[in-house]
Amino acid sequence: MTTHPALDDEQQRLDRSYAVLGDDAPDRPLIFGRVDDAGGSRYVGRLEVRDDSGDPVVIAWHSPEAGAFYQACATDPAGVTLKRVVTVSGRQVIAVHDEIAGGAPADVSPGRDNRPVVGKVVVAALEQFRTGTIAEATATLRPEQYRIVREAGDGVLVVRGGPGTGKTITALHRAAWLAAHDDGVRSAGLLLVVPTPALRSYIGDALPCLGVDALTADIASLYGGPARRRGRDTKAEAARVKGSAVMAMVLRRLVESAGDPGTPEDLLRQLYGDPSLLERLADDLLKVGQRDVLYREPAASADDEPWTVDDLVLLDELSHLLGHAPPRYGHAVVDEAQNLSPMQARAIARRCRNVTLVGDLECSTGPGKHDSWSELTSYFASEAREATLSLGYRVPRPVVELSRRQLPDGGTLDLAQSLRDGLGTPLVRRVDPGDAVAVAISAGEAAAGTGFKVGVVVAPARYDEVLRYCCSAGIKAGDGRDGDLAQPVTLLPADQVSGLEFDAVALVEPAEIGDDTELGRRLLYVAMTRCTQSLAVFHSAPLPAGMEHLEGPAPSREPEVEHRPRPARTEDLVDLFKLLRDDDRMLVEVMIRRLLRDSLERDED
Ligand SMILES: Nc1ncnc2c1ncn2[C@@H]1O[C@H](COP(=O)(O)OP(=O)(O)OP(=O)(O)O)[C@@H](O)[C@H]1O
Repeated sequence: MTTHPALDDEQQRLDRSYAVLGDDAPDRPLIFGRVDDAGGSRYVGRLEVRDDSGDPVVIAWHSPEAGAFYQACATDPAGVTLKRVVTVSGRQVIAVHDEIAGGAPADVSPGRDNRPVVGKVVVAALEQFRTGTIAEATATLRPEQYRIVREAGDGVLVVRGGPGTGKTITALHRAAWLAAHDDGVRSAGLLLVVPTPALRSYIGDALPCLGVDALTADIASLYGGPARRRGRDTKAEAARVKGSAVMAMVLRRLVESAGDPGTPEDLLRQLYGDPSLLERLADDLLKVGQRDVLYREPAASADDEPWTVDDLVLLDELSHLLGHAPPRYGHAVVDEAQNLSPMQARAIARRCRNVTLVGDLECSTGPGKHDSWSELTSYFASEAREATLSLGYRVPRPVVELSRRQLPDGGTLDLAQSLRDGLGTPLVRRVDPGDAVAVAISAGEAAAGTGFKVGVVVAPARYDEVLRYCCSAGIKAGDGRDGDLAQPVTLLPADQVSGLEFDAVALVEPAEIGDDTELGRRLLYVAMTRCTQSLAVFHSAPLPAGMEHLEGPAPSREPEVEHRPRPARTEDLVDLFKLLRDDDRMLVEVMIRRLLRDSLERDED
């Protein structure tokens, strides 16, 4: 039963829209917003609903009439007198939040410390626990995101922005927008490309929920031949060479020199397994060391080959050279595009002329870093335009501050633009040698007990050991490399975390991830910027550059506090706190910080 007059009004409209659709009504709420301006009052939802006389009851979010809902904001109402987000559960309106009422800012976040002012409903959306799949944001898209969503689909558009600035959210809505409005996409379809199975799983069914029927592929699954990804290059140099643009020429020569070429798999097996063939074909293109890293003894059959992502991309190029045209699409949206190798970019360019490349060069965790976007866009046929997002929706300010130390110039992520405080300063725990994994996972399980989704991130070289440890200790943690993000705790190697998001991230031995190289520092930066609430670091080795100031004392094996009298007064709580095991202490810290933050917010209200 609703009581607030606004709830009653909106409930009536919702009931009417259900009555119009009858049995055809979808399970998901039909209305999420309302906008009033000189043109009258309009209700916004995912689908258009018209009554028997053809009058709109609800307008679709991507219709031109919904533009005012997205273009207006508290700091620039642009003629809108009411911008309201309507929250519906089942078929019941349960809340309304007005970012603009009477043409002025209404239910907005406090603008203290020069923070960006946004509707409180955006902040509330960010405070929800993460679920393992990307949260919905159609009701709260911001004007700067909406502008990019609606950009024309022709040619190449680069959407850049620091970690957590809403690039993926914008990319998904852009895909949906193009599916509704772009003739090329309507006739030839849309391709969404992501770098890893983990990100594919995180994006889940976001596009179908936006009403889009698109192919979502990770890079490895673009190739349509029989080979499947079964291995990974342990040497970064091997992946770098396989992804480099000269391989296009090497493969062309390979096809031209083969009498009876056979399949792409046959050809690539020959190339990898015969150093003299590689020397003949690539003497002038690859140095001896680069040719050496490609060598691999052929497996018993093509099916047994440990094909890597970059091998599959080379097979795709060979397939094209052998005359097999890949499917064509009207538009491709590529997330985390900074990680595309030149050969991967060619594979996408073969499939469509019009692309949206979404990413952040500072987050490159692929084997090769592009120095500029133009280096990457040169693989596509058209001129590129660029758009930038800068409002930080994910990373809490203290984590932004710490993570920026990993980048030469502090990176593009702007502290002042971050919407979140999270749970405060990152926690740093020094543990006994060899204990970091166990302590991190047990702390992760404790935080998961409060409802958090937790990502435990380790150096790629340590990942298999961590999986074995969990298996032998009977710990139920998801294998993030395979895209299992459904468990409360997910394990991930640092080179597979791009694009993902957790409430809490536990970093294990950051010096092993950072490893003092430029790539290592970027891996660390990306791993740190995956959390929405808290970051915890577990280490026994010295902390890497950029974190060394957090170095604490070595752990003491003797908890002397055990011999103290039982604490009874408030100040003694600190002692009691010290008695807790590491993971319990984290749990209590998380809860205290949450209580403090909630009470601060109440005071502000
Ligand atoms: N307008 C919005 N309203 C509510 N939530 C939003 C909005 N835009 C982004 N978010 C949320 O902010 C978080 C970060 O968004 P997203 O993953 O799109 O960022 P990103 O720039 O792609 O990050 P990264 O590249 O670091 O992975 C997500 O939880 C997303 O749901």
